[in-house]
Amino acid sequence: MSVAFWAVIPAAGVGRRMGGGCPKQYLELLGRPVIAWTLERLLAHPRVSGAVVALAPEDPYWGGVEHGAQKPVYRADGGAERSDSVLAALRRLARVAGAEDRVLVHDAVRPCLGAAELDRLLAEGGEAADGALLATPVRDTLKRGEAGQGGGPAVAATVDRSGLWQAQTPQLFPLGQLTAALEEALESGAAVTDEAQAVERHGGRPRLVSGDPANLKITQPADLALAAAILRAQSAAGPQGEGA
Ligand SMILES: Nc1ccn([C@@H]2O[C@H](COP(=O)(O)OP(=O)(O)OP(=O)(O)O)[C@@H](O)[C@H]2O)c(=O)n1
Ligand SMILES: C[C@](O)(CO)[C@H](O)COP(=O)(O)O
Repeated sequence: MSVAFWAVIPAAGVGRRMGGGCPKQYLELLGRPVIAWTLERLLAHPRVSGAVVALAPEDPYWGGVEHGAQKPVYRADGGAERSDSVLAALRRLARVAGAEDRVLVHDAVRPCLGAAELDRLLAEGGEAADGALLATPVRDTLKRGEAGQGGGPAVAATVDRSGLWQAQTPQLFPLGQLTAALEEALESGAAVTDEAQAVERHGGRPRLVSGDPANLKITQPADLALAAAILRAQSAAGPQGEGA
């Protein structure tokens, strides 16, 4: 039986590390809100049927977003933590999708997702029993810091980076599996920083699918200009999304 793929976009954060007058998913990026780029990149894929966005309950910005989507975009009320927002979106999606349908959980603030990387994730992870996620091998030497003389951080140790990956999103799982895993994690009070961690708690081993460092998460002010440069470079290299 063929399964459908749905995007789940946590977009209920406040963007403390970014600062600014509005949550960073609504900051202007090359003339459009960040979230509009993200939604477009996901919905441009022919196998993606639609999306659920998890928004802050009092979000005053979403209504003004011209995302131009030609596929269904549903909304859910986000929660205090990212994982709460994701679970709320999964429960909303369950009203229109089946447990075996696949969900692509993708941060609203990762607008530079490349079509090639999304294709690769679907191809390599679409049938993976424990799901899959885009990730990149750690390329820099890692240091563990601690308070140093004079107050600033100082090196406590160098961390062996062999076998270490930086997790990105989308993270791809069967809807029923991820919903159950997140419900269990949140009911047990476990803090999970990404969807894969909830599945790992039950012994699951999600596939690591090679990603692109350009798929950055807009977190701090400098990331916005970097994202703009990446979008420009992607546009010059060829179509990535419908609006390209
Ligand atoms: N309660 C939350 C917290 C975060 N997110 C979303 O999860 C994604 C990644 O989270 P992050 O980069 O941490 O965003 P913020 O929580 O807004 O940033 P900060 O931690 O700086 O406040 C973002 O799209 C954000 O909107 C969410 O839906 N619900
Ligand atoms: C899900 C994620 O983007 C994977 O790297 C990351 O864990 C989100 O972390 P944040 O602190 O919620 O931004």
